[in-house]
Amino acid sequence: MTFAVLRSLHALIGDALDDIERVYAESENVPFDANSPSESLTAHPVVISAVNRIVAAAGQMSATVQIPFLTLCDAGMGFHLPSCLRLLEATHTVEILREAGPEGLHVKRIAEKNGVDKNKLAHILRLLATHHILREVSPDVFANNRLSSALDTGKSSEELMRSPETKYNDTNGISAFVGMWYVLPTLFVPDNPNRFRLERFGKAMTGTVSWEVPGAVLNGFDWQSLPKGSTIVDVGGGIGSTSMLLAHAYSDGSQDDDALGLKFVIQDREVVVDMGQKAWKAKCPELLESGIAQFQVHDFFTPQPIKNAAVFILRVVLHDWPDAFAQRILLRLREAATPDTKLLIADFVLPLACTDNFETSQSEEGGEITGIQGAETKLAPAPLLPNLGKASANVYWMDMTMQCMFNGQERTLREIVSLAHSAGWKVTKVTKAPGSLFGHIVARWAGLARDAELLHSDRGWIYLHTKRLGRDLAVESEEP
Ligand SMILES: C[S@@+](CC[C@H](N)C(=O)[O-])C[C@H]1O[C@@H](n2cnc3c(N)ncnc32)[C@H](O)[C@@H]1O
Repeated sequence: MTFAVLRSLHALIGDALDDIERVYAESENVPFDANSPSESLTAHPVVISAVNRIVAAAGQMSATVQIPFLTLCDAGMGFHLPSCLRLLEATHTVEILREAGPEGLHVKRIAEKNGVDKNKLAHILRLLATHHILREVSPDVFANNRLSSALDTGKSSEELMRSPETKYNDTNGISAFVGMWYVLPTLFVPDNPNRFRLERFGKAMTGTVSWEVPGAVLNGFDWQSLPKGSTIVDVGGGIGSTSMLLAHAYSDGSQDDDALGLKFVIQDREVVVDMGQKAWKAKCPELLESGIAQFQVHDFFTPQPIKNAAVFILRVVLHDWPDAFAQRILLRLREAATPDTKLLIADFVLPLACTDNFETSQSEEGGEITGIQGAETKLAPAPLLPNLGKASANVYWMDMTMQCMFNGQERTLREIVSLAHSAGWKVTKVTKAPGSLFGHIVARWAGLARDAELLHSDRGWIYLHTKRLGRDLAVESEEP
């Protein structure tokens, strides 16, 4: 890499800072506060784009100027950071530090409150401070900063020590999200007896709204194009956060002639349906009582009971499953679809680390990849990496997390197109909010591929997926 490139990265950072300053200068000048207008400006499209360029350019610049061995060491030992973050959350240190105020608290006092060994705690908090997730304000004295305080549940540390099982109630779900990673694989085990973990998972899913620009689903599909009173099925819908947002926007129960009056069916496993109903009864019981929304226990690997859906929504469901299982889920929806039914997949769209050309008309496994509305060939111009490098790292972490925890994955657009094609769906459109990699992918009814036809029979399904798993697990199976 030449100095010309480094200078150009430097200039990019300066220009992006100018953009951010302009947006903030037009707003009130208030000190940092999680609920302040300055914090909400981070969702301004100009700010999002500028932030992405800064993170991408700064990451590229440090990777370029740092001694390669040290960058490799950093990457090689970075696995300690998640453990330290997890400890910060689980020991309620953020709440303890909030109570201590901006001057911070000596690690001895923190340790007295949360029972962690003070020497180990000091090293862990210092590692976090070194990664800008806390401050060491004087020797062994730590205080919250903007990053750590995002984990604050707002509850008193005393209350959390007394009843840690209620920690995530009535929170935005961010601490639940950070707290849950190490137990993910057990979550979908049928009859999981660990209610606390299941409930935390539901709340953590609420925390994932931060992956999306608020309300992105409203623009991710042309809801107004649907006939009045259409049925939307939120498959694997969790506690129904997406449907709740849509129901508030399009089905307020008024008799207004212009109202779309959409109806929602939220399907999930029994234990989750139970939690969802409780959540809706607490927040918007009128939507259940009026029949605008209903929960339904349904296993998405079995035949889909709703045969007149206008839209099937799959939000962050497919990324939990390897292709053979995801294909089965899609096929069950395809079997129940009418030619007018649309499929809305809401998941990250993993960008390539190079420019895509979309020139070949078929993705590797089949499925048209040309002519998809909203498909982008690259996210940034040179000298930045075409995928915005470090600024997109989050989605690659998510991909690996899903692979390790569930044998699932995040998918590139090509992979999503192939997967959809293999189950008789044709992808027509992708919508992403500016600066976000979270996509709303619309697909329509299409002909069934050969594999998908095989999947129609249960023997075929067992054969196909054991054949695929067999590549890794040497599972034996007879051909149907
Ligand atoms: C990652 S969550 C997404 C939840 C929801 N769509 C959202 O965006 O908040 C995946 C959901 O799939 C559900 N799930 C897992 N296996 C299922 C199955 N066999 N049938 C139906 N739902 C299932 C889980 O209970 C969980 O609620």
